[in-house]
Parts: sequence; structure tokens; C-alpha cells
Amino acid sequence: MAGSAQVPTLVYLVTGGCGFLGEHIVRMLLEREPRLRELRVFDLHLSSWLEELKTGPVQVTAIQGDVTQAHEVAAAVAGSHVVIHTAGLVDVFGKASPETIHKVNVLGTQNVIEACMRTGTQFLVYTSSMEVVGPNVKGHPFYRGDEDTPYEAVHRHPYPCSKALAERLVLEANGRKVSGGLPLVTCALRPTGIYGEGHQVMRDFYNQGLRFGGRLFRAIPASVEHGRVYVGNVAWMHVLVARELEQRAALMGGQVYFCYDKSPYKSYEDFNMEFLGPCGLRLIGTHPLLPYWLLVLLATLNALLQWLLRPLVLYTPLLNPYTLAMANTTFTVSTNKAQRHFGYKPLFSWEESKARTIHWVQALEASAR
Ligand SMILES: NC(=O)c1ccc[n+]([C@@H]2O[C@H](COP(=O)([O-])OP(=O)(O)OC[C@H]3O[C@@H](n4cnc5c(N)ncnc54)[C@H](O)[C@@H]3O)[C@@H](O)[C@H]2O)c1
Ligand SMILES: CC(C)CCC[C@@H](C)[C@H]1CC[C@H]2[C@@H]3[C@H](O)C=C4C[C@@H](O)CC[C@]4(C)[C@H]3CC[C@]12C
Repeated sequence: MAGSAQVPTLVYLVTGGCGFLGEHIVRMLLEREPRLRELRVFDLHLSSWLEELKTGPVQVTAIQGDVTQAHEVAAAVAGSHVVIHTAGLVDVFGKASPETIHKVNVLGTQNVIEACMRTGTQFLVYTSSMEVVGPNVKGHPFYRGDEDTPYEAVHRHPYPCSKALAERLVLEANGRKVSGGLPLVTCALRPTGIYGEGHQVMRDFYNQGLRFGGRLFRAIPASVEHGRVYVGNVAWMHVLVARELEQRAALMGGQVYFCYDKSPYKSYEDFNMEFLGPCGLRLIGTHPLLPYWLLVLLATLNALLQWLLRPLVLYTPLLNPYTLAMANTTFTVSTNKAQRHFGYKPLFSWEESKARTIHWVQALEASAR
């Protein structure tokens, strides 16, 4: 990678740069990567907020494109030093077909790797997911595990299957020669459930609570821990990895890192209440209000309805057999690999992450009035 610490010479490409996480990565790069000369933001749908970023010292280039189109990806990658590949189809609700999920997440990633090889781009950071590990189909708990904890990673749902395949492609590409003869250096970041400003599922829970008169009803036992990480810290990890990948290629190349911070270990619902509570919502019940077998029945019914209604309307409720299993299986990480390998420390404390997220939910509340 060319350039001293002060001279802005580097060109970065962020795929999926207009998404929930992508936007935070884009803004974080502009704030905290002084060597940046040009930032290319590649997305299927370009957001209007990109315009205001174009007035700063770094050249921000918005590229409307599709990762499934190899030629569009190659054109965007050509001449970049680092690619942060965050674009993906995040769908566990049955909005997209399994084929589409595979195409975007696997073929899209294949296109990004090939574009790096063909155009001589040497550094590739992939946004993977905790789901490449678990929860698995057997519902085995993963309790405060790290990157080396043995776990039977068996999936059936198209989303985790696609993320696992894509991650494997990225890691296997590490060390291959790019055009010009230098080795490709890749690594993968595995966020747990990301939360923070812009989180669509949090917005859905908030709106659901409002519809039920400010109440949410406990469905999952409080003892089931679900790993969560603040979006600003996930973005910061991407920026740091991208920055350190050249200097520490031998150590970091081909590695996976869970994304973590100081967010507390809680159940999915109790964690959400950290933000929704201060915004006036209440979680009813100290124990699940419905027996688990009834939730399974409702989730199965939802899946059946989705299938029956598909020719007429897209029915995509939050509760389905997969989301129920996700929420009802303990999956938390406890690791310091990112700190050991590239000096990561969370940029945002839990208090700050919480305050920022509450502030965002309150703004939703104000705009709903
Ligand atoms: N949200 C989470 O909790 C979470 C957790 C772990 C990993 N991840 C991963 O993080 C990444 C970002 O997720 P997110 O939550 O920000 O989702 P998101 O849907 O908000 O962002 C994804 C972005 O990718 C873009 N995109 C989708 N298909 C595309 C295509 N064919 N070509 C170009 N761009 C395309 C979308 O337009 C969107 O802007 C994904 O790869 C996801 O698998 C997310
Ligand atoms: C049973 C209901 C009451 C609750 C349903 C909650 C459900 C919608 C939530 C629970 C867990 C959530 C997933 C989890 O945080 C991690 C990820 C990984 C990431 O790669 C994509 C998002 C995803 C799947 C979250 C989606 C929403 C889930 C399933």
C-alpha cells in the first residue's frame, strides 16, 4: 500500500456502502482514515446522504451497481487499494428466494474476489457473520466462545449457508496472486447481531410495540443469551483491519475475527429493551407468556401462510421457525483475537453505544408523531 501516514493516497471501495453497516463504515473511514484519497461507494441503491459527503476533502465516488454483475464489480474495483465487501442480501424472513440470496452473497463475493485478482487489488476485507458458525440447526448453545471454540456448524437456511460459502471463498483466496504478481490478502469479520442507528429490526420491534399500546410480550426466556455488537464498533473494526492488513499480512491474512465490544450479554428481547424501555415501551412478563411448543406452532403456521400466500402477497412476519431458533439459542462470543492481532479496542463504550441508539429511537418516535 502506498503513502505515508499523512499523505492521502489510498483508494478504498466499500460495497454495500449505503446499507445499515455500510453507511457507518463509509462515515468512519472519512473520519478516521487520514490516508484516504478516494472513497468509492458501490451499492444497488444509492442513498441521498452520499451527496453531503461529496463536499469534504476526500473524493467520494458513488457507484450504482450490482455485485452479481462481474463487469460492474471489476470496473469499480479497478485502481482501488482496499476493498471492504459488505454488500449482501440479509434475509431471514423469506423476502427473497434462496436462489437470489445465493446469487448476491456467494456469486457476488466470487465476483469481488475475481475483480481483485484481475485488477491487481491486494487487500480484501469481507463482512461475514456469526451465523457462519451458528446457532446450528441442532440448537446447540455457543456460550461466550471464541474463534477457536469447537462447534458443529451445520446450516439449512439459505442466508447462513450463503454467508458460510462466501466466507470460505474469501479465506481460500488469501495468498493467491493478483495481477502484477503480489499476493491477495484477505480476512473476514464476523459480527454477532448488530444494533445501533439505522437498525431495521429494532425499528420493526419499536413499531410493533407502539401497535400494542407500548407493550411487547416476552417470548424468549431471559436466560438465553444473544450476542450483540454496536454498529459503530463493527465499522471501526473494518477500518482498523483494512488499515493493518498490509503491515500484518502474515498474521492477519486468511483469518476470521468475531466482532465484539462491551455490550452486555442478555436475551434478544431484554437487550432491545435497553433502548426501547427509555423510549416508553414495556416488556410484559418475567417469563415467556406462551409455552415454547405454541411459539413453534405459530412460527410453523407463519411459514405455511407465507408459502400459501406467496402467489398473492409477500407475507414476512418476524416470527418464523428460523428466527425463533435464532432468538431461542444461546450464542455469545468472548474473545480478544482482534485486539491481539490488530490492536482493536471498542471505539464506543457500552454507555455511548446505548445513548446513541436511544437517541436514534427517540428520533423515530418524534418523526412518527
Ligand atoms: N445486520 C446484522 O446484524 C449483521 C450481522 C452480521 C453480519 N452482517 C452482514 O453485514 C453486511 C451488511 O448488512 P446490513 O445489516 O448492513 O444489511 P443492509 O441490507 O442494510 O445492507 C446491505 C447493503 O448491500 C446492498 N446490496 C444488496 N444486494 C446488492 C447487490 N446485488 N449489489 C450491490 N449492493 C447490494 C444493499 O442495497 C444494502 O445497501 C451483510 O453482508 C450482512 O451479511 C449483518
Ligand atoms: C421470537 C421473536 C419474539 C423474536 C424474533 C427475533 C428475530 C427477528 C431476531 C433474533 C436474532 C436476530 C438475528 C441475529 O441477531 C443475528 C443475525 C446475523 C446477521 O448476519 C443477520 C441478521 C441476524 C440474522 C438477526 C436477524 C433478526 C433475528 C433473527
